[in-house]
Amino acid sequence: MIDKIDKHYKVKTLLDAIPYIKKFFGKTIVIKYGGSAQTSPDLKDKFAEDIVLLSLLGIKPIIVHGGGARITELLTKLNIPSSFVDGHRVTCEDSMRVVEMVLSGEINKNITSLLNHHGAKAIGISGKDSSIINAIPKDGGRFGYTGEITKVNGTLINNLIKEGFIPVIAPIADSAEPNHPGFNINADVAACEIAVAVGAQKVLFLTDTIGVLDKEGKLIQTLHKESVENYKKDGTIAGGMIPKVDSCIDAIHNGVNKAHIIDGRVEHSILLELFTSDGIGTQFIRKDNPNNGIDLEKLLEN
Ligand SMILES: Nc1ncnc2c1ncn2[C@@H]1O[C@H](COP(=O)(O)OP(=O)(O)O)[C@@H](O)[C@H]1O
Ligand SMILES: CC(=O)N[C@@H](CCC(=O)OP(=O)(O)O)C(=O)O
Repeated sequence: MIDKIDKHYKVKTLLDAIPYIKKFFGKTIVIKYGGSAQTSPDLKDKFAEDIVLLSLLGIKPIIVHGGGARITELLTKLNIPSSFVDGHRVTCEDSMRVVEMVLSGEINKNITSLLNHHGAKAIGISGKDSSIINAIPKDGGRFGYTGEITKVNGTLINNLIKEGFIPVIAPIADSAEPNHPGFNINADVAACEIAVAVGAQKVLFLTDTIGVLDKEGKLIQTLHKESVENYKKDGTIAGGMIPKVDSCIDAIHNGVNKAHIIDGRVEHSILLELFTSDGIGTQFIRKDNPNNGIDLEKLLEN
């Protein structure tokens, strides 16, 4: 009896996902895989399973990864001082070498090989490859080798997808100057700019909180441009959350249909967000065009 109920439950779960699978079939979804969410091997395996499943269902994932915690760990070991302003690292020349080693070397290759071992056809690249991401010094050089993106070659990324690859992109940018070490880009900003350049349907930010929290530590389910500015002004949103919320707002105001910050510590958080009516984390909406930001179907179901 229990076995029969269990089987029916499994089939129901699949059937319930049909409207969402239809909705996202053929669509591009950018997934920002934050360093804070890349924790236990088990959780990483679950992440890889989610990505492989998306790909098998005809959804086109692009992974943009971070690795800030690992960079800080190595800089500390090497006695290289490092600081952040509004969630963006100030990058000196020595730090830049470490940033590139960690992001383009260690983390990019680990994620790519993890996905491939789970049966995906993933290709790991940095924004420097074929100058996919170009940048200039951020704020006129105040942040050292931290860059501000000037252009993303979305066509090249889309061509990789057409060939059946899952791009795994390290947030390092090329410079127009010869013999330049390149630029360190905050991974949230890189994910947003890539989502805009490829014409993505959605961008998901996986991090280490349940979403954006208010002063009492309660989840804020919906944010728009004005509320984000107010929460930044009163200090509710700080540190690493600043580039994340700014990127979500930028993305939805530049053609991406939806942006969410979700808890990357929850197993299968990507599947829960995409294929269930629960809608976890914080979603971002456009006040001037609510239909563009709010998933009306989801709201009506709730
Ligand atoms: N209002 C807020 N809600 C949630 N997290 C916040 C908020 N303000 C600041 N943060 C901080 O932002 C962190 C997430 O940013 P970050 O550490 O850069 O993660 P990631 O590696 O995923 O980019 C949280 O762990 C938290 O410490
Ligand atoms: C300029 C800047 O802030 N670069 C980030 C790049 C990595 C990153 O963004 O990693 P998370 O997503 O894990 O925070 C850094 O150096 O930490």
